[in-house]
Order: sequence, then structure tokens, then C-alpha cells
Amino acid sequence: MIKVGIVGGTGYTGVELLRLLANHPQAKVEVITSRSEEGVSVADMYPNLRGHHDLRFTVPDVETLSGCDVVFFATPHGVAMNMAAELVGKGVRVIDLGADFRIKDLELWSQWYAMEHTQPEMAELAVYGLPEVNREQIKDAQLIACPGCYPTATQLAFLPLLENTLIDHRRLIADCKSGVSGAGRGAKVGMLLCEASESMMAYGVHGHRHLPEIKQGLALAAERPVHLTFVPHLTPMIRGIHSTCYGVLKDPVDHDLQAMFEERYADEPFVDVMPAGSHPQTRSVKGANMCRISVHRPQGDDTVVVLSVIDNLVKGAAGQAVQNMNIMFGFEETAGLNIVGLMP
Ligand SMILES: NC(=O)C1=CN([C@@H]2O[C@H](COP(=O)(O)OP(=O)(O)OC[C@H]3O[C@@H](n4cnc5c(N)ncnc54)[C@H](OP(=O)(O)O)[C@@H]3O)[C@@H](O)[C@H]2O)C=CC1
Ligand SMILES: CC(=O)N[C@@H](CCC(=O)OP(=O)(O)O)C(=O)O
Repeated sequence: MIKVGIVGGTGYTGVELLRLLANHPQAKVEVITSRSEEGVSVADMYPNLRGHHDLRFTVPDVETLSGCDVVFFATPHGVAMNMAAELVGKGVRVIDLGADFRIKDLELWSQWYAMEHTQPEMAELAVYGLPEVNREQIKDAQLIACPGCYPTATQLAFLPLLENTLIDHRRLIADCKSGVSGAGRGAKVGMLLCEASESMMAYGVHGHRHLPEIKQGLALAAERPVHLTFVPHLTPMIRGIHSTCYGVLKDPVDHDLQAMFEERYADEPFVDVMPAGSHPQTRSVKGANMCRISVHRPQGDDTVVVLSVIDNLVKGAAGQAVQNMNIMFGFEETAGLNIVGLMP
């Protein structure tokens, strides 16, 4: 049984880690931190965890956390950056759910995150934790940068098309919708029920911090820089990302896109390529570590449309983080993650 620490245990991804790890056969949460809830019992704050975790929040402290085998950071960007080096130096493996180590070009990172990156060596060491691309490097990684939620859904949609150089890398569009929990537990007034329900809006049209992350991943798949228009939207649901991705075929002959997607993800436990003509629903992945994808070529035209859905808190955050932990420690990749989505 490995010992797990979680920094940022009161937030949405922190509590989701607790939910998933409650059923993990080889991992036990030993340390959970919160600066604002020090001393409070986890089960008192989150009654869904009663009977599953006998833990109290403590303040984050490297000394205490260094008794763990692995530490998850479920914290805003800038937090993991300041503690990861010390922990890794003490032999603790670190999985950051935030964005501190996702982008390799640190000048670009600083532009988008409006702060200086203080740990270039750690950024260099970090492995981008998208198992469908980096499984081999994840096995030996000391530090994992878990992908963002929009980047997970969008990269998984575009990868087969770009890896096979089927679409024009200069004309990619990702039209994405997120549930409100994507903004975290400390969300501002725009996320209140009265503000966010019965309405939908785009945001970040001129630039969202996930744009450089998605472009970095797609450029590696295409083996050249890509041009992407990425427009996120806020939708009145609690969980879920729906990413509608458009690519233009270079050569509009008859391609068996369905077979290509099925083959690309045949061995992936957490990507489900749906039958031709399907329209995946976000609720089919609610609570599950799953990305459901369908590929379309409307009217036989030269535009390919890929629909990709995930739960932002699971395959988009905590589930993917546990999947990474499983790969790092040589556990079954599906351990603790065999969860069927909630319907309705
Ligand atoms: N919500 C989502 O769908 C997704 C989120 N992520 C990323 O995961 C991370 C966590 O997100 P989420 O759970 O939504 O965030 P929340 O705002 O819900 O929670 C943040 C947590 O971090 C703790 N925290 C805040 N500041 C610090 C600090 N300086 N030092 C230590 N702990 C701190 C908070 O507790 P306290 O203040 O009491 O210490 C709280 O427990 C973020 O980087 C987010 O961008 C990634 C993918 C999806
Ligand atoms: C709805 C909403 O506000 N979503 C968040 C992104 C989700 C997220 O948590 O960002 P990371 O994956 O980078 O951590 C946003 O647009 O900023």
C-alpha cells in the first residue's frame, strides 16, 4: 500500500481525488492539506466521504508530506512550483493537477500565467501526463504535469488525424463547452446558480491559457507548429467538457476515419470510440474516467468533425491523475478507476 498526500484537499479536484482513492486497492491517503480548514475532519466537510477516510486537514508542510510516496497538488497554479523540487529531492513522486509544469517554453508560460517560472529544472524534468501519448515516460517520471481539462478532450479528438497527417495543421478549430465546476470551488459571482444557469456564454475568445498547452501537444503529434482557434464556453451543468473539433482534410478522398480512430485507441482503457454516427453526451462520462469520442464527415465534405466528451473533474483532472499514479507505481492502470458514468 503506498502512502498518498494531497495538497489542496478542500477544492473540487482535491475532493474528487479523495472519492476515487477511497476505492483504490493499493493507495491510502495519509496527509491532506488545507490552510483554511486546519484541524477540520474531511468527513465533516464532505459527508459523502464519511466511513471512507479518517483524516483531518493539516497545513501544507514539506516535512509531513515527505513521508508520502506520492503527493498530488490540487492547487492553483504557482503552488506546486514552490514545493515540488524539495519533495522530489526527498524521493517523493509528485503529480501536479495544476498548470505549473505543462508548458515547456517557460517564457510562453509566464506570458499566459502572468508570473515568473521559478523552477526551470523541474519544468524540464516534468512529464506531460497524457497516458495516451506518454505512457512510457510516465512509468519512470518523478514529476507529472497533468493536462488541463479542455486540453485533454481536445488533444484526444485531434491526435489520430494529425498523427496520420490527414488534416491541414493550419486550420484547426476547437469549439468547447465546460461545466461550472471547471472554475473551481472558489469561483466568482458569474458562476452562481442565478448567473450561470439558463444561459450560455463564450469566454476567452481572444486567448485562453489552455491554448498554448493544446497547441504544444498537437504540434508534437503533427511534428510541426499548428494553428488553432480555440473558443471555450461556460454551460449550465456542474460537470462535463464537450469539445467539438473541426479539421479540413488535405486530400478529400475516401478515408476510413472510423477504423483509424478505433485502431488508435484500441488498447486505451479510458478512450471509447463510439459507433459511426454517434453523438456522445457529457452525462455518459459523469463521474467516470472516460473520454467518449465520435468522428464524422458531414455530407462527405472535406471537413472532419470530432466530438469528444469527458468529466472535467475525472478524465480532465483527478481521474487522469490517479491513472498517472497507477502507471508510475506499476499498478493496474484501471485500479480504482473502474467507475461507470452516472445516468441520468
Ligand atoms: N476544476 C477543474 O475542472 C479542473 C481543475 N484543474 C486544476 O486543478 C487545480 C485545483 O483546481 P480546483 O480543485 O478546481 O481548485 P479549487 O479552487 O476548488 O481548490 C483549490 C485548493 O487549493 C488550496 N490552496 C489554494 N491556495 C493554496 C496555496 N497557496 N497553498 C496551498 N494550498 C492552496 C485550497 O485550500 P486552502 O486555501 O484552504 O489551502 C483548495 O483546497 C487548479 O490548478 C486547477 O486549475 C485541472 C483540471 C480541471
Ligand atoms: C469553466 C472554467 O472556468 N474553466 C476553467 C478551466 C478549467 C481548469 O481548471 O483549468 P486547468 O485545467 O488549467 O487547471 C477556465 O476556463 O479557466
